[in-house]
Amino acid sequence: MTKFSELNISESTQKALQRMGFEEATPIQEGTITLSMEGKDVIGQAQTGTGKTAAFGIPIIEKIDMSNPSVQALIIAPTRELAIQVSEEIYKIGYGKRARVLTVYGGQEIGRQIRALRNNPQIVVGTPGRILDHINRKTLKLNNVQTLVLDEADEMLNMGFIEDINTILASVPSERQTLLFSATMPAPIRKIAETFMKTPEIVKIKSKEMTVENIDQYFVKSQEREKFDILSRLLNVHQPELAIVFGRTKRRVDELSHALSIRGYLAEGIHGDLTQAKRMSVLRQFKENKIDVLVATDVAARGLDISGVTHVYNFDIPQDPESYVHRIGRTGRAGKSGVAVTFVTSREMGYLRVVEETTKKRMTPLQPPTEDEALIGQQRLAMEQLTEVIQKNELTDYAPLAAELLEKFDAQDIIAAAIKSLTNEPDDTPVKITEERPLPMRKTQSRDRGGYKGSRGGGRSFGGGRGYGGGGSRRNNRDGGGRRDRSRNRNER
Ligand SMILES: Nc1ncnc2c1ncn2[C@@H]1O[C@H](COP(=O)(O)OP(=O)(O)OP(=O)(O)O)[C@@H](O)[C@H]1O
Ligand SMILES: [Mg+2]
Repeated sequence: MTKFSELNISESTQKALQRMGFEEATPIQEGTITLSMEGKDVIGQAQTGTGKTAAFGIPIIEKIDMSNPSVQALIIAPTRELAIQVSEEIYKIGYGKRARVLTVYGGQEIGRQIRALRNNPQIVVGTPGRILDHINRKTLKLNNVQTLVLDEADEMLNMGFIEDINTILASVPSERQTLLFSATMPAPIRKIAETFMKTPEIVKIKSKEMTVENIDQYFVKSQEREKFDILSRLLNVHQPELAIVFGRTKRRVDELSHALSIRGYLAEGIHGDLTQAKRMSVLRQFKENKIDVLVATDVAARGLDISGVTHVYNFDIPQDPESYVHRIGRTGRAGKSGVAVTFVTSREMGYLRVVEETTKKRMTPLQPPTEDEALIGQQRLAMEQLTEVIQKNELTDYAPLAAELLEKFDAQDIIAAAIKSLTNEPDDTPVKITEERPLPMRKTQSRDRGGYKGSRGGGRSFGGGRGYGGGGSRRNNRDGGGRRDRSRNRNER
C-alpha cells in the first residue's frame, strides 16, 4: 500500500484526501496517478468500487493552473447521476486548491448552464449529448483542454454514444492527454483507445476475478411467477440496510417498486424515463436512508457510488456478464462486504453459466426461505427492536401503563402481543407483476469476450468490512405509476 505522500502530490491535495478519509492509494490509483501526472495517456482497468474516480481526479486537480481561467479538463461520463457524482468527488479533491468544477447534462436548463460556463470553470464534467450541444453552440470552448477523460467507457459504448464521443474527441486539441477508465474492457473500447490515444500506458489491476471477493454471490432458481414472493421473503430474512433490486425493463422497475411499496417496503424506482428531478430526489432519499430499496434498470444505476448498499438483487438475470459485474459492484464498495442474489429461471441457466465463466467465480445456490422462515426473521427483528428500546432505558414515562396492563394480563401474553404488533407478518396483498419473457435459450459455451484473460483475482484494495443485518423495513404507501417499456435507449438527450 502506498501513501499519497509518496506519490508526489501537493500538500493541499493531500489534506483534501485526508478530509475525505482516504489514507492510502488503492492499486489503480497507485498504478495510474504518477503516469497521468507525467502527462501520459493512460488506460485504467480495475474492478468496480476500487477508486477509479480519484485515480483520474487527483492528477487533474494537481495539473490545473489556477491562474488560467479556461477549461483545462473535460470529463465525459455516461449518465447524469454519474457526472454529478464524479464532479462532487473532484470538487472534494480540489477543495484546497479551490478549482472550479461544473457539471453539464441533459435535462437541466441549458440557459443556466451557459451562464455557468461563462464563470470560467476549469473542469467540466458532463454527459456526451449535452457536451456536444455546448460545443455546437460555442458555449463550451475546448481549445485549452489538456486532459480529457472517458469514464465508464464501456457503458458509453453500450448507450450508443460512440459518434458523440468521436465528435467531441475531434473538437479537443490533439496535443491533449487522454485518460480512459473502465471496469470492463471489451474489444470496441480497445479500438477507441487505438484510434484516439497516443501509445497509452495500460494499467490493469491484476485480479483473478472480475468481481471483488467480499461480495457473497448467490443464485436462486425459481419460476418467473414465484420471483416476487421469494424476493419479499428474502428481504424479510436479509433485512438489508440498503438494497438495490435490478429489473430488466422500465416497466419492470415501475411494477416492482409499486409492488414492494404495497407490501410495506420503502421502495422507489429509477430509470431513464423519469424526469431528472425525480431521479435526483429518489437517489437523494436512498442516500439519506429514507428509502430502503432502490429498484433500477442497469443504465440508471451504472457506476453509482452509494455507500452502505448491503444487498443487490438481480430480479432478472442480466443479459451480459458485464452488466452483472457492474450491477453487483454497487455493493461491496471500498472494502465493505456485500451480498448479491440473482434470480434465474430454468430456461436462463445458460446465462448464469456464462456469467460464472466470465467472472471466474461460482455462485452459491440459495434455497429460498419458506414463508415460516421469513416469519421467524420478522419476529426476531421485532425482538431486537424491543431489546434496543429496553437498553435505551427511557421507559419511566411508560411504567404506569405497563403496571396497568400487568394488573389485567399475564406478563408473557403482554410481551407476545408487543412482539406480534411489531412483526411484519407475511403479507399476501395481491400485486401485479407482468411476466417478462425469459431471455432466449442459450447454450453454455466458452466465449472469449476479449480482454479479461489473465485479469482476474480478488485482492481487496482497502480494508474495512461491515456486517449486515439490523435495519428493518419500514412501512409506507406510495405509487409507482405506469410507464413505458425498454431501457437502454439514449437517456441523456
Ligand atoms: N484511496 C481511497 N481510500 C479510501 N476510499 C477510497 C479511496 N479511493 C476511493 N475511495 C472511495 O471508494 C468508493 C468507490 O470509488 P469509485 O466510485 O471511484 O469506484 P470506481 O472504481 O469508479 O467504481 P465503478 O467501476 O463502479 O465506477 C468511493 O466512495 C470513494 O470515495
Ligand atoms: Mg466509476
